[in-house]
Amino acid sequence: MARQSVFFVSPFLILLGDTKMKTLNVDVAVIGGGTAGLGAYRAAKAHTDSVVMIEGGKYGTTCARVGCMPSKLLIAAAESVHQIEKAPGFGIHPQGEIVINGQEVMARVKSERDRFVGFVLEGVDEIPAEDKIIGYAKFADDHTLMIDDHTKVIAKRIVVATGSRPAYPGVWNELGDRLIINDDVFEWNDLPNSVAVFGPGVIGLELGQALKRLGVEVIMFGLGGQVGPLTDPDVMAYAYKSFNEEFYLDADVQVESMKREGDVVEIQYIGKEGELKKITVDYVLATTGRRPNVDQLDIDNTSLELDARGVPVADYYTMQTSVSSIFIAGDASNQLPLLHEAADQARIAGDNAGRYPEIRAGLRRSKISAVFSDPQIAMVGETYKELTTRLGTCGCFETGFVSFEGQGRSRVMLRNKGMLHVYGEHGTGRFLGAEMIGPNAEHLAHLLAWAHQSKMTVAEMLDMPFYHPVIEEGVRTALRDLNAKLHLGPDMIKHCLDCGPGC
Ligand SMILES: Cc1cc2nc3c(=O)[nH]c(=O)nc-3n(C[C@H](O)[C@H](O)[C@H](O)COP(=O)(O)OP(=O)(O)OC[C@H]3O[C@@H](n4cnc5c(N)ncnc54)[C@H](O)[C@@H]3O)c2cc1C
Ligand SMILES: NC(=O)c1ccc[n+]([C@@H]2O[C@H](COP(=O)([O-])OP(=O)(O)OC[C@H]3O[C@@H](n4cnc5c(N)ncnc54)[C@H](O)[C@@H]3O)[C@@H](O)[C@H]2O)c1
Repeated sequence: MARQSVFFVSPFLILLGDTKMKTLNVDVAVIGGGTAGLGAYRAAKAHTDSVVMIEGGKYGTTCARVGCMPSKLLIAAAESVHQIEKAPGFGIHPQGEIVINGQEVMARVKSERDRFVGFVLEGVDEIPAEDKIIGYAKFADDHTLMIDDHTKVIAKRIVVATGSRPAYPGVWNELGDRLIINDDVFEWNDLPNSVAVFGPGVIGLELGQALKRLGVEVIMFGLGGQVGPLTDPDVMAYAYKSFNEEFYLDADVQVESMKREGDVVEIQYIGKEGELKKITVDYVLATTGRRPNVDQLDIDNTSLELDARGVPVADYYTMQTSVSSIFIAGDASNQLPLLHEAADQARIAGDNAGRYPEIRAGLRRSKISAVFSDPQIAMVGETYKELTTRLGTCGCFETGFVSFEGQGRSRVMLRNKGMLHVYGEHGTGRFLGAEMIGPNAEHLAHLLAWAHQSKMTVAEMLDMPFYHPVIEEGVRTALRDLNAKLHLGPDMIKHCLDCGPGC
């Protein structure tokens, strides 16, 4: 990827030291050249030509390089193995052993990943060279950025779009190259034999399950019982049970010791029956969360107000921080660390940095998230936790339910695992949100998110067309159940037509 355009700085100037540092005066400086940085740069450029984008690492974005895209490529390979393994359930018996060629799997992941990264790099190439600065930015004050030791940027407005990075206990570094994070997985040339995944969150479930299906021995450990991003206890319990059918998952493990022994890691932990267990694995994969990249920006040199995690406090609709000329976008904001959110926040932050001081509230869409596990997990609108926090125990909302175990089309396809909870408001009948684990959850979540953003009532959603036989009929069952519980529709009948097979 030797396509990065480099901002030219004469070595002679550097040798002469600080006094010869290049100084640039600009209207807008964007820190970070990832999804949010690129979006903010473009949005600001619509208002002024005087915009620079500062990138300290590699161009190509986290999403394309080590995030969304390579993880989905690995999952796609795993899904193809799973399809073959499931075939006997239909009376189809593939002959011979399934051979998983780890080198070929990783070669495809990397070559397709490089293709996606290439598209991003083409976009970066189109940005004029004088608008791009290579180097790590740090704040000197509210308007001044020092880029490494070569450039001082004095900016009327600044957008912080520095992304996030994996966060894990520092003591794990003692494992050396046996400790890996998601970035490392996509550098593998072959698949390992065994991995202990710490953190059954979004990344842990996606990568851990994919590796398991690709023939890697996987064991997964969590803390505090959390599985995925779910907050509804019933849906989370289902997810826990479901993933445990495929690999050992203890979402609240007690690890007694973890140490490197030659080229493997030895882990002693307390098993679910209270017994001491010992395993050795090739790698420990740390997927224990991500932290916003705002701690190395010398933010103390600014007058920015920070939250408890040290992240600049920002308005949800304008992305403006407590310093009116500084905006923030993407994972750095710690609001919703998802790709589409990074893009939306970037548009808002860049537009406002460009048009400043006349700032505008931007569109924040209904919340939607999906985990590309199998079954998939998805969440829409307000989470169960947010609803119970906001509404307490006033009995102001109800939960509609469907199980995908008996749902017609899901069963036809042998994908009848999962459940959906939909939440609705008493009195108004408004659809508030949903949490689910189940087949095609990514698609069901989109339907529900569109309804949520349209502020539809449950009754209005039930007026929409539903084809037959489709998994979406399960959504209708959950909505009917919800409508009945809200006393806005008839009681559910047992074994309703669209719930079961043969409907
Ligand atoms: C394994 C994985 C899978 C994911 N899958 C999905 C998914 O399926 N769907 C989804 O919606 N989201 C997914 N995400 C999340 C998504 O990738 C992020 O939300 C998104 O990439 C954030 O974009 P960003 O612009 O904020 O950060 P980045 O793209 O990381 O950009 C930040 C940039 O800032 C640069 N930078 C940092 N500090 C400085 C500095 N001081 N000076 C100059 N430059 C600096 C960095 O080098 C980096 O290039 C996934 C993430 C991971 C890790
Ligand atoms: N499909 C997607 O949209 C997608 C995919 C991947 C990542 N992402 C984004 O990336 C973010 C980060 O993902 P993530 O999976 O790293 O974080 P996460 O917050 O989703 O999960 C971290 C998990 O690690 C556990 N944990 C924390 N410390 C631990 C420890 N010491 N030992 C064992 N477990 C521990 C937590 O309890 C939690 O379950 C996500 O919040 C998401 O926004 C999105």
